[in-house]
Amino acid sequence: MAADDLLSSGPEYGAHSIEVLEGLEPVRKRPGMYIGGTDERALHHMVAEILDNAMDEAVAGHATRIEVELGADHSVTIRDNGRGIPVEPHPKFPDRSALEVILCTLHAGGKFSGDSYATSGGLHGVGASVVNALSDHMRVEVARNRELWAQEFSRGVPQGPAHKVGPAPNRRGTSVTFHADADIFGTHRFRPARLLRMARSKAYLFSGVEIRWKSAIDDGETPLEASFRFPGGLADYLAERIAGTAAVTERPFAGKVSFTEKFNLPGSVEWAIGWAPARDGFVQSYCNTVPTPEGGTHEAGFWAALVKGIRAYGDLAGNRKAAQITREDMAAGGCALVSLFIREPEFVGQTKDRLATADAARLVENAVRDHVDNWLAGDTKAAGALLDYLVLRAEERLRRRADKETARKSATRRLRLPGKLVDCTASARAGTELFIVEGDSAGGSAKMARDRVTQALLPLRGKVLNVLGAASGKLGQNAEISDICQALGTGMGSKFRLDELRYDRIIIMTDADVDGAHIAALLMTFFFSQMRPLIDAGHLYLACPPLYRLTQGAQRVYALDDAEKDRLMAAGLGGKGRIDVSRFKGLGEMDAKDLKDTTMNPATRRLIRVTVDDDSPGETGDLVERLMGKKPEMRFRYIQDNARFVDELDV
Ligand SMILES: Nc1ncnc2c1ncn2[C@@H]1O[C@H](COP(=O)(O)OP(=O)(O)OP(=O)(O)O)[C@@H](O)[C@H]1O
Ligand SMILES: [Mg+2]
Ligand SMILES: [Mg+2]
Repeated sequence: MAADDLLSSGPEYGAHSIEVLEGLEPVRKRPGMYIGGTDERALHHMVAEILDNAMDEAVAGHATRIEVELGADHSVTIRDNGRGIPVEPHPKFPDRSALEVILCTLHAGGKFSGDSYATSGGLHGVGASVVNALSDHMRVEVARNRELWAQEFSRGVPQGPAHKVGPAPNRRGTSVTFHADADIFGTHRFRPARLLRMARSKAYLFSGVEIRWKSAIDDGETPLEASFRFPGGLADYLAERIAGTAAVTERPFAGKVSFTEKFNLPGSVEWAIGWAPARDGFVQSYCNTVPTPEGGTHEAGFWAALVKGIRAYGDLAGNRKAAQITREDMAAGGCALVSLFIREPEFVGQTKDRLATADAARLVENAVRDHVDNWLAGDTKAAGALLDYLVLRAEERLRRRADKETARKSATRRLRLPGKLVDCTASARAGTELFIVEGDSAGGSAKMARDRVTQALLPLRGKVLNVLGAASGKLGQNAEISDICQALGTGMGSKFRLDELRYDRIIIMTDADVDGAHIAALLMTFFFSQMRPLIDAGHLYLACPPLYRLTQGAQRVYALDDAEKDRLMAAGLGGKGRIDVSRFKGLGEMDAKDLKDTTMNPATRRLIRVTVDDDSPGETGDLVERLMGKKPEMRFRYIQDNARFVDELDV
């Protein structure tokens, strides 16, 4: 027996240390589990939860109009003309209304059985209560049975019972107004453009609803008032998205299938896809109007139907090369929208980023496949153009692979890798990560903290060039940039090849100070201007090293910024005695354990994925200017204020 096993586990850790959080407390204590963080994305997710509930009411056939209103004080109101949240006393808790139970209890809702809603986005009974817990003020009004009821809450606590406020002879529905709690979300603010986009997409996804938008905040580009109704559904949405770009087929391929008719099941699938070779492809998928940015089984089924359909068509047309077409070829330049409605979807997590329902793949594939066959058989001009385009893509892909094979076998044999690269040992790319690390001292702890099989390090020693000002020849001469290119294996600019990428994730890891932010900004700008597809495919990340370490006895926790530190200090760490606070001046000050736990270990770290907001190219250019342009103070500020805390940085 090892000596360690004989040691007592100490007085600190016993039955008394196991806490059971009551009511909505867990939400305030661990918001990340319920809304994916406390950043700008999470803040906007608050609106998504309330809007989803109103949409569920519309999709179930009970509401036709939804109003989304952003107030001058950054409060948000969502109003629908549905059945209204029940206000009667709850059978299980006779002294509380159903309204109060719904808003103050996790896992309370009307969507578990399918009796009141057939295909809802809501399924956990958590959304509305989470928003309530994370709002410093919430007011819910319900017009039901010709009476108007209201109840107010603060941080999840009722400020009085649900009460009648008057008659409501010609009105019905629910209105929820909330103001996000600054203790949770810090200085993050709603962005009108993002909210408008969210509201508008709902109107595309369900043509039976009208969405009205109103904002008291003027960002200079978003209308203060608008109303959306799209009877043409996703086909209209796609036409709007790819308007003005040359497409392979004259019209997009779009359709809708009701599962009731086809499989005798509730639900439906609607889709639209066009191929625009000049631009990067995208796919936006939804399940029960909830966006699924990470895709899932519905997307898989959709692509399978298309790939099998075009291969079968090619076979019939005597084109042998059609058999080589893959989903990758299909997705290249493919601009696709897929919207599924099903009963009891299974999502990954409360923010519902990915659909996991296994059946959805088969349902969607079967439903779409017939339409693919009919479309190709009926429109031979489109079918021919698409087949030629896809065969070309497949050939290109195969040629590139062959080139790569011969290059490997050629005299040099080995790839030229930069001397200071600490490579990982895995031979396949899947699951590997490259950390681009600022400075040598940090590189030391990172070397000990890494997982040598999957995590590689590239320490930066010299200066990274300001890319925006530099001519492309000069770029290649910068030692740091050329090392990055060699380590990634992709080339840059017009010679960039995404499928040569040697790692799955590229993670920029710099100090949590002004210099670090500057280096991160330079690197991001470099990737943006020279390796843009790498960002679009979701390979670029920023590490989030903490600024503080808090210790109390054996407890050790980390805080990302001052706000989080203050919050943790106020809430306490759960132990006894003084809380010691140390501030990390840079990555180099962290020991290997600190660095591993907070920044490198995939199980415990936080990462920011860098993305480009596809909808607003104007904003993008502008932001790059702001990051890297003439005014250095400005570019630092952006990174420090926002970038470290947003999940999806809209560069
Ligand atoms: N606008 C609304 N109109 C009618 N009923 C509503 C409305 N909003 C919420 N509800 C009722 O409140 C319940 C709880 O909502 P909540 O958002 O907490 O959970 P959910 O929608 O069931 O599931 P999820 O946690 O996945 O969102 C719903 O199931 C529904 O019965
Ligand atoms: Mg909900
Ligand atoms: Mg609830």
